[in-house]
Amino acid sequence: MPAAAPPATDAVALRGLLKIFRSAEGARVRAVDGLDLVIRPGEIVALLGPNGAGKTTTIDLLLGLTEPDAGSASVYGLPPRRAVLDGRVSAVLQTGGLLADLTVRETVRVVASTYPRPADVAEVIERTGLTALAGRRVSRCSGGEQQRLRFALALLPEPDLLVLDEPTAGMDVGARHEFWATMRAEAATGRTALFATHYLEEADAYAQRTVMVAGGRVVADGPTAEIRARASGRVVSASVPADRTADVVRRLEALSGVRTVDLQGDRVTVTSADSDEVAKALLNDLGGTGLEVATGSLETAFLQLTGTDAAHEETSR
Ligand SMILES: Nc1ncnc2c1ncn2[C@@H]1O[C@H](COP(=O)(O)OP(=O)(O)OP(=O)(O)O)[C@@H](O)[C@H]1O
Repeated sequence: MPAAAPPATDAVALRGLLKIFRSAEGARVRAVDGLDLVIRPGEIVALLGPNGAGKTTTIDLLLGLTEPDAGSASVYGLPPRRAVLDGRVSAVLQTGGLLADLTVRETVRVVASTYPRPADVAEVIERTGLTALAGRRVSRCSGGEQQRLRFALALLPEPDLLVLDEPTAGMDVGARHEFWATMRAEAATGRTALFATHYLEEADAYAQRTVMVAGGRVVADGPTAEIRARASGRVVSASVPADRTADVVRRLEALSGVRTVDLQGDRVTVTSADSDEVAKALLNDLGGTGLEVATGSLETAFLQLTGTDAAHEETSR
């Protein structure tokens, strides 16, 4: 009798991951601080966060390049290193040795020879738009072209999961666009993909799901459209009568769409999905003057969600 089908395995399962580094000054930095993340097969997920949020460290843990201080990481139910060796997962990292003297084609060939069942070299070169550059030495390729080459190398084992750490860093707009067009075609074949980015626009254009990280933790996780709506809130500030501040704060907090109300002296700062409503209330009902409205940046969204955008530092013990 055939065995019952095993339950569908998560592509990625990170549970309670913790990674602590020691900074040059001796402080302990919780680069990844109790991070949980499950990715199901076929999902395209953006890992979005400011500098130092813990994206690269999370990816390194997921690829088995570093070991967690606590928690666990598995890829298709396997320890990360096993999954990499089996060609189930491959990565385009920000750095990564390319041999300067080889041509693009030679590089792809050499790396293909290290896999038991690699994809066809010419086909991968074609798929990644490198055909015109195939005879060029790596040292003569631009940063963006080298990044495409890394992408080609990552496709060689025909991985189920592609992990990309800021794959378009250093590319101009045109190169960025081309890169994502290729990536989109790869994703359409049903591959699972996780990519780290600073850019909300990249998450918006290419990921159905966005996981926002800050301070080594997941601070928001959901459909990208939802995260974008959260991040695109506006910030309204005004001076309010000094003798009414408590009442003003209470009334602002009661408005729909308002997320945070912060009072510094007699200056109130409000983040809200409905800035018009806040501005109207401040000017018409609450005696506000000196009104300013600004678009909430991604940084603002992080601050709202976390209260901080830096990794947590502990004093050295
Ligand atoms: N090897 C290390 N030694 C000491 N601190 C480290 C090390 N690697 C990372 N960190 C620190 O851990 C925190 C998270 O870094 P990480 O590179 O994971 O963030 P990131 O989100 O990828 O940032 P970026 O977008 O700038 O690449 C940062 O404060 C960083 O300085």
